[in-house]
Amino acid sequence: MIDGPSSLQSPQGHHNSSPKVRRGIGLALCERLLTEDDQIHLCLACRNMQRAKAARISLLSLHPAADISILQVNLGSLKSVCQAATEVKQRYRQVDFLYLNAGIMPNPCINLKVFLSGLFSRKVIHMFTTGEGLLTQKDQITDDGLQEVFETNVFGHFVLIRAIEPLLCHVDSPSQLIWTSSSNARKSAFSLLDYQHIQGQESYSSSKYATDLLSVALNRHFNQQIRIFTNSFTITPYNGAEALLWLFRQKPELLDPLLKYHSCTSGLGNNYVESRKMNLEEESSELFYQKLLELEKQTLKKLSESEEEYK
Ligand SMILES: NC(=O)C1=CN([C@@H]2O[C@H](COP(=O)(O)OP(=O)(O)OC[C@H]3O[C@@H](n4cnc5c(N)ncnc54)[C@H](OP(=O)(O)O)[C@@H]3O)[C@@H](O)[C@H]2O)C=CC1
Ligand SMILES: CC(C)CCC[C@@H](C)[C@H]1CC[C@H]2C3=C(CC[C@]12C)[C@@]1(C)CCC(=O)C[C@@H]1CC3
Repeated sequence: MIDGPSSLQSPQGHHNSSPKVRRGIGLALCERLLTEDDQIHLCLACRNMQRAKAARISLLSLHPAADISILQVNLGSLKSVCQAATEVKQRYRQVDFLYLNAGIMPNPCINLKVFLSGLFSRKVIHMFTTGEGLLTQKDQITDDGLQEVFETNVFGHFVLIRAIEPLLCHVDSPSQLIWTSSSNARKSAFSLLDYQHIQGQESYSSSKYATDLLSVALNRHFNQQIRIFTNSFTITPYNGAEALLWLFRQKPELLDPLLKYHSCTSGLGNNYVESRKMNLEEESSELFYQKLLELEKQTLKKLSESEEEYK
């Protein structure tokens, strides 16, 4: 999912006659961005239009003069991502901030053994802030033939970024791309040989590590115009949006592309942002980037061939 001023934001799902507003980090971020600057134009990119409208109405109830539009995108479908990119290019000349916030963790299960041994170890705080090794997920295959967690959390965003690249790379006023990773990103859950995580049960950790790797490669390829941030476990969506809002206020050229920016909350309930170095090698990030370019080529070719067949 994507969000931000002069750009895009978070989706809501499910077919429901009176959709409720989903109060995730994306919506909390929009509220906080509008409180910071109500002159921005927000475009909410959502997979379900009913829920997108509900989110828009909720934001307008707090900021009646705000300029908010909506756009449909399902990151788990390449066709939808390409259509959304075309629509964005028709509507806008430039995107100043692109927040890539959508992410899924389907069917999570707690590994009780890891939980109990973690509880009585020195790593207990680490376990509660990162959930490392604690959760497994059951993934499935999308209509594009890809792993759903990988396509939604990583590849859909990647294809979208590349498709709207001309709107992001302006020499005189560079854009900021802020991609939500997680403290749950784990090097050992990711493999370049199985980057979709077909074989494992920690697709979420793998996808978030993939996000970290890609942020570094994208930053290099897009001439230092990409920055990444990550959340830790968030007690409330408002807290989870802390680093996202903080990045909105920063000068991108002063940020280090090898750092992740975590939303944190102190014991007294104060929110703050902490930067931590990512556990990765630039060589792997480049190799992964090249693999995704290849996958993009193959999957988009397949998509256009299947569309030709229907004509
Ligand atoms: N909550 C937490 O503790 C943490 C969250 N994060 C990350 O923060 C981000 C936001 O999390 P949070 O707000 O908690 O999660 P939510 O589940 O509340 O929000 C996730 C959003 O992603 C959207 N989404 C899911 N699948 C798709 C899709 N195929 N296409 C388009 N949009 C989609 C959802 O839309 P819909 O309503 O249609 O399902 C939803 O709006 C995620 O990337 C998550 O991984 C990171 C660290 C901690
Ligand atoms: C068995 C219960 C009494 C306690 C279980 C606690 C766990 C459910 C949570 C502890 C750390 C949490 C955590 C996440 C999910 C819930 C926990 C595992 C995330 C993985 C959620 C998504 C993220 O991106 C990072 C979070 C890290 C911490």
